[in-house]
Amino acid sequence: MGSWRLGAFDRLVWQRLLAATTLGLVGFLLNLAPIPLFSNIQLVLGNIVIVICASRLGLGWVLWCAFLAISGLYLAWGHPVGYLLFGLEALCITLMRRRGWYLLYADLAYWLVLGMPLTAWAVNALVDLPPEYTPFTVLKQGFNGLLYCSAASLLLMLSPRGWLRTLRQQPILVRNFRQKLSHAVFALMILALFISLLAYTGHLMRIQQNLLHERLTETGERIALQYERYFQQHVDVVTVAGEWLPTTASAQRARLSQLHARNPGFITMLVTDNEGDVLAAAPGALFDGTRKLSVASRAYFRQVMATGTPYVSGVLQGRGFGQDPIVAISAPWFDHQGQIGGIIEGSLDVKRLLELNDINPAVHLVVIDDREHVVTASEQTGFAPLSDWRVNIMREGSDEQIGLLSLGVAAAPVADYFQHSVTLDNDWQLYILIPYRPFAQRAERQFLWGLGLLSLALLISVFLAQRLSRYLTWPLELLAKEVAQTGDGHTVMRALPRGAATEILLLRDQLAHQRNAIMQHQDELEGQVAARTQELALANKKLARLALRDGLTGAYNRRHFNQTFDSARQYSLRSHTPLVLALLDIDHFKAINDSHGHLVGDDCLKGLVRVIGEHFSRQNDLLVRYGGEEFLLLLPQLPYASAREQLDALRLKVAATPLTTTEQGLDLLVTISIGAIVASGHFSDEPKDWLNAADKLLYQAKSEGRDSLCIQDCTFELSGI
Ligand SMILES: Nc1nc2c(ncn2[C@@H]2O[C@H](COP(=O)(O)OP(=O)(O)OP(=O)(O)O)[C@@H](O)[C@H]2O)c(=O)[nH]1
Repeated sequence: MGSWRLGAFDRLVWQRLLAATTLGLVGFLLNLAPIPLFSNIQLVLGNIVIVICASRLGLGWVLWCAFLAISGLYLAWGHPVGYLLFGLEALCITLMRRRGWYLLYADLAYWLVLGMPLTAWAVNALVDLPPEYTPFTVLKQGFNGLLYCSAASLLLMLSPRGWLRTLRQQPILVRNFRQKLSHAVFALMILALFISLLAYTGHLMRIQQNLLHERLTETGERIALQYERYFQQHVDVVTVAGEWLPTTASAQRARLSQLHARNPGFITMLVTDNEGDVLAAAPGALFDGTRKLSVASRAYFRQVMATGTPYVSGVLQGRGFGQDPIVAISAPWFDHQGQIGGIIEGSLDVKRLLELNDINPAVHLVVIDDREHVVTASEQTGFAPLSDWRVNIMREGSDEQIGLLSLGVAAAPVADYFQHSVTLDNDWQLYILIPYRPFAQRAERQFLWGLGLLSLALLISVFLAQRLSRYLTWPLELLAKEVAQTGDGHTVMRALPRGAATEILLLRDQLAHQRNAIMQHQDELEGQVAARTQELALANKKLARLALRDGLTGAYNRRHFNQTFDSARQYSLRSHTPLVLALLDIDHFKAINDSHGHLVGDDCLKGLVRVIGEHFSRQNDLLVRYGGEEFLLLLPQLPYASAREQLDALRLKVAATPLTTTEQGLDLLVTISIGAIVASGHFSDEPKDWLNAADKLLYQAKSEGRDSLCIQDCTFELSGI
């Protein structure tokens, strides 16, 4: 028996382990890929399994299931904050469910009291997110919790009855209709409204992103074209100038000044000989020709001298005439023999690139050269020319999607940008950047408005559910009260409120009908019971009479005498009056029976009783049939003289009265013998003493020849004592 119990216990543990693990693994897989909303905001759905587990199993299993499911999030997010947030959620809702809370309400309470403040703390302390993301992330997390909780609640409502019943460790929730309806509507509305909100916000996001994408692409192409033209134009200027440059120094200075004045994009310009020594420079003030200045080591000199073709450098810091970041454009010039006489170089001001276009100030530009050095960048990006282009590309742009990057520059006030890059002809990259934050803020605003409306719709729905349930339950409660009052004297059922559902009105009519039928039936039953009771009372009365009277003559029987004798004696004692006890016997009755038959004998006995009854008719006179034809008279308050007189008169009366008629129709006359004592109550409290005394006197009367009275006054003897 013990081992069987252990076996059953083990099986249950294994089944619970299996259920919690399976649910946990499903949650793990779902959580590996949280649904992206926008930016780094994601929708977590795998935690649905934690709620399902908490509805059935105990704390240990739920925490195990939660651990598995949250591990999926850990892998997806790369930080362990989920263990804290959702682990605590699992703990709280399991404990509250055990205390009889609906899971959804428990979850709502958790997020309001603990979950959202904890999220706010975690976002700031543990996760590398800008602080402006906090309120939105916190709210989103709270509603996310409610979303998977309501999804789980609805799944549980729709699950087959008795699902996971054998494993159940949580109590069954007993609720009234109003509570059940409100809960179901609450769960349904959260799910429906939240999904609509997500779909709607997602749709708006996509539209906005598409517009943005078009804008970025179009702006990129336009600006790239401008830049390429700008560069080409300056390369052409330098190249053509090289081809047509005069060979004398003074003419070169004049031409250079002229070129510089016409092309303000060049900060400086210079002309060198084929040794790299500067011959002329513009502006003229920079170089008067008195000192020797060589650029022989510069790439823009050496490249041109080596190839004989124009050259465009990467971005570099000016050294000769200034410290500005520049792009050096150089080309050869030729002497009269057609030999390379040196180079002409223009230092292009890269800052002017930004002034070329009239684009929206919200759009920022960055140009990087082929060595990933920043050529020029909008001030807001925080990148200085010549700095390294170090960014975190969060998402590469494609035809469908806008790229996202995060600037790794501490000075940048805005970290994240939508980005679009175009490769220029010279292999440089032009980055068009639009700050991400305003866009996200707009999305957040839309989302928050949606959440506000959702909350309002939720409140209205729950209120409506309450009203709806009241519409059904209130008349039912009234009806139940009415039915309960049946039997308290209420015979008519009161009308229900006019707005009650027709089904309930029908039910009320049926109940009223049934109740009337029952009451009618009850009346009938009560009538029948009353009749039966009356009959029973009569029968009892008859029985009582039969129990005390002789069946043949109707005179009292011995039992009655035994019951009443003492009270007659007591009365005699109290009232100091005499009590007479007389025994009467029909003379030769056997002979009557023998001669006329027993029926005539019976009639004779009845006739005798009738005559005696008429003679002693006082209320307290008692006639008892004492034996076969022997009768007893108990006569209270009768003094000796009267007793003697009346008994003797009886004797004479019997003798003179025909008691019955014979078969031949002749009157039957009989005589009686009487033995009687007259005594007070003191005579004896034993009836047999009285009877013996009377019997002796009867015997004496018989002995004296019958038809006689022997009476003895015992009152004197006793009073003498
Ligand atoms: N018909 C009829 N006879 C009864 C009834 N009870 C007793 N008897 C008869 O009454 C008779 C009594 O007879 P006995 O006691 O010998 O006395 P007796 O014949 O009256 O003679 P004495 O008393 O000596 O005058 C018996 O024959 C009984 O059968 C009864 O209820 N009906």
